[in-house]
Amino acid sequence: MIAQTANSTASEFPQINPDICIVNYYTNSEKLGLHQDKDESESSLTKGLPFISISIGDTAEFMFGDTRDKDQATKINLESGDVLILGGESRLLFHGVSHVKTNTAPSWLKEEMGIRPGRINLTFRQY
Ligand SMILES: O=C(O)CCC(=O)C(=O)O
Ligand SMILES: [Fe+2]
Repeated sequence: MIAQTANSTASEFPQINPDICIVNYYTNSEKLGLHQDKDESESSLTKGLPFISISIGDTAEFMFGDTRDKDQATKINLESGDVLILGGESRLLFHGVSHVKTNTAPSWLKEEMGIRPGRINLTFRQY
């Protein structure tokens, strides 16, 4: 497992030219179980090409770890605007969303943009 700061990312992770964007929408009661993302090509996975995740809306409790055991997983909050990168040795970490926290989106998103309750997550990947 690797934890890196944003300014070391460019030198540690290979560059990607994303050709896939997966959009997930979660209501406040939805979750995503621990899984590995392995649908990209063998070459992409072997190189550890990162996927880049952007969160919008309500805060998620995001979990990750070396196994599918959610009790052992590390939990962090992903807030609106947060960017998470899983690449290199962490590309195949198990990860998922345990909880989407009600009414935690920035107020301007609701008031000015009219965003509905819940969370949107975009992941950019290279097949
Ligand atoms: O919603 C998230 O933060 C994770 C999404 C995810 O793991 C996926 O789309 O494979
Ligand atoms: Fe995933």
